Amino acid sequence: MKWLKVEQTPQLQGSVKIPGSKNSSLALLAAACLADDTVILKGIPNISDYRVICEIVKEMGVEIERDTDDAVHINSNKIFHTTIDPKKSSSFRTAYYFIGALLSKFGKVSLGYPGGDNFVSRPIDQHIKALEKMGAKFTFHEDYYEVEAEELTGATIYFDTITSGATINSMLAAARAKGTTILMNAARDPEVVDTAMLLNKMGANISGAGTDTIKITGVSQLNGCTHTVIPDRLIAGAFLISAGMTGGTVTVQDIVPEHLRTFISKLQEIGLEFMVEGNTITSYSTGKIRATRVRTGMYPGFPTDVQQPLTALLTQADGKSIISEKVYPNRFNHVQQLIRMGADIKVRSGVAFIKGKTHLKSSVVHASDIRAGICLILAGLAAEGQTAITGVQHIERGYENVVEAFQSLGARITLQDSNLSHNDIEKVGGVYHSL
Ligand SMILES: CC(=O)N[C@H]1[C@@H](OP(=O)(O)OP(=O)(O)OC[C@H]2O[C@@H](n3ccc(=O)[nH]c3=O)[C@H](O)[C@@H]2O)O[C@H](CO)[C@@H](O)[C@@H]1O
Ligand SMILES: C=C(OP(=O)(O)O)C(=O)O
Repeated sequence: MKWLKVEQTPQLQGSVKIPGSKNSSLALLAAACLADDTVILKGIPNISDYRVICEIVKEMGVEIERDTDDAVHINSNKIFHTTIDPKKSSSFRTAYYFIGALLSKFGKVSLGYPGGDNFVSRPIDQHIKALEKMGAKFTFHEDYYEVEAEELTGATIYFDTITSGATINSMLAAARAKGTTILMNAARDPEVVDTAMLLNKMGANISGAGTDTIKITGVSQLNGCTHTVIPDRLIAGAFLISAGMTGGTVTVQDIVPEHLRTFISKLQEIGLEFMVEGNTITSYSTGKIRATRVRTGMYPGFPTDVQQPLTALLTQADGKSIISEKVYPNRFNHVQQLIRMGADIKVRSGVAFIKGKTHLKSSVVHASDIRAGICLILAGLAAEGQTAITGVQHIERGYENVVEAFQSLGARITLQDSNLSHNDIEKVGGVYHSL
């Protein structure tokens, strides 16, 4: 069992290059399967979700390979079946994008239920509603489900809730459907825009991505092209918070500052200072962390995926902070672990009440999902002594080379490739809580 050893490190200093966005990459890899020839995607991170997708598409007959310049070439010309191994498709969240990507061409897709970070129940009713409106039929079995459509036809779809996943899936399905599809109350996330940009480069006819109404006029053919995935705004956010957490100065490179506008504004209220220059942002600790109130929301709201690192930071704020988690009201798995480290946090009805400033101390803690993991790394950097973090496989779903990136900022963090020994446990206080 791999684990992370994190030691208290004041003042992280330096600069990190931000990789391509996981969430966008997962959509782009599926979108590429809509083309009739090779799509080249640049900047796709080599994370575990990517590797599972490679296995899935290869089994269907897709040729996929990473070249020496790290670009991923995808050719879907020879797909000979669309039955996806349920175990593999359930090991990450977005296998459902293969419904949108494959249904118009092949008429049938079979796959396992969505996995990924199951911090709360994550319904897919809006995906089903949208695809059914376009003519798809769903049949649900115990471990997998099948979706069939003789022909997908354009439809006007109103989403009952703003969802990036269902917006993307519907765009994929509509790209080669017959007629025009209008998506209303659509998500405006940069990942939605990135997917629309790739599809348009392939020859699709999509307008309005980035607003709440998207129009897609189906086309009969989509072609190959080259596209670079947008940078990961969520990883960038976590690194920018690390400056505040450790009293340091951290620069993130190769990002789109516009994607982080809400984030920067909120963090400025909390006491961090920022300098934006071209495609870099530098975050400076001022030595002050002010308590605040935050509500997460769909883009351009404060991202739910940065709520966890922010929670770690607010344990160090002077006074009481309140975080209302509006996207996934029960997404607080990290809180119990922070409490183990000495944080004073109470959660009630989707709201976390954080009393600061608390002295964090070493402990054995468990990362149950990607962002909980990054939250615990940040807490470990501020905690007295040595923190052991298990659940590394969850962190690896979202962050490529996370350890090396933190090390390059001076962080004392190492990946341990062995079981936690009694000696290690003693070093973090001698108690190995049941995880
Ligand atoms: C791979 C990926 O891109 N993951 C991101 C994506 O997940 P994902 O695409 O799954 O999240 P959605 O944007 O769909 O979810 C937003 C909200 O809509 C609700 N909902 C969603 C679909 C549906 O059919 N019915 C429904 O009620 C969800 O419960 C949630 O409250 O956006 C989330 C919200 O920004 C992020 O936390 C995830 O990191
Ligand atoms: C929830 C997340 O991912 P996924 O939707 O892939 O589970 C995340 O990236 O924080």
